[in-house]
Amino acid sequence: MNAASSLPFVKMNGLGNEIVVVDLRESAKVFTADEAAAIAADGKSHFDQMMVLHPAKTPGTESLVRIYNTDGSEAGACGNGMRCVGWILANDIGRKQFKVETRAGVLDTVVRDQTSITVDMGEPRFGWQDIPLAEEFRDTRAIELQIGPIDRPVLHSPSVVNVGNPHAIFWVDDVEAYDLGRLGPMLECHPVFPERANISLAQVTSPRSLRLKTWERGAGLTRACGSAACAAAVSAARKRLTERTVDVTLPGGVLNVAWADNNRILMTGPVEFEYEGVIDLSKLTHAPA
Ligand SMILES: N[C@@H](CCC[C@H](N)C(=O)O)C(=O)O
Repeated sequence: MNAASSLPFVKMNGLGNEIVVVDLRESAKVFTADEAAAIAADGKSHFDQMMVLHPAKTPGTESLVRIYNTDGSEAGACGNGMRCVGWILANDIGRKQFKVETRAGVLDTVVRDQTSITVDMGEPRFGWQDIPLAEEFRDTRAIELQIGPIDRPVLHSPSVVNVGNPHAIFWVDDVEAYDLGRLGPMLECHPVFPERANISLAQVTSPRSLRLKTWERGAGLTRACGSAACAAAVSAARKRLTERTVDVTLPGGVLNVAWADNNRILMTGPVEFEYEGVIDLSKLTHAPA
């Protein structure tokens, strides 16, 4: 393997959300969308999201992180991935509290241990242009969007919010009662979402808890989506369905989300290390879908 074309990676997961971390802090390389999709297509380096550490741009931050989905598209936020990045950086720099920059801004990370990493995911944005939506909706707690028969919609009136990436949350009585694998792709690419959207089903289980399943933009059904947990938590609090701090149960486990009084969203959860490997760029092949 040619050293110039081989890049070490770490395979981790956040509640089963498959994360690959590549450290390019000593390099000028930036992955293309095709390269990212090809890395995801390889069984050994498969990911829901790839978190790529680049040299820091903003003083006081440890790295500028770019986030890639399975299809090669870039995302502004990835909660589970940011906890994985936090774990790796804490071990590397020997500090438990630091700042990391993403397209969504500078985010504080606090690493207690592998079971408890908190990422400040920033402030939610509720304006229709910020999400973004294709047309004006004044109240984004529930927008006019439905699928299914007009008089008996299967899903309707989602809350929408941007937490660094766009989310739509449909409120249901039972998250298991829907085929999100079938409905998700239609809604992700609905014309009302010009940048597509992450699509979640959320069930309020108590004033302090939610159950959540997510079809992720650019990645499909995942075991957990941290930013969706944040989006659902702030939307539930905004609709007065829950308090501002909730436990969110995802297929892969539980995240704690607190919408603090200063408007920032604090997400806390675990990470798991799986294995290390090497990406051989010279061998990547990708057949576009
Ligand atoms: N799994 C992530 C979300 C990743 C980004 C998303 N698919 C997008 O394109 O916005 C998380 O844990 O937040």
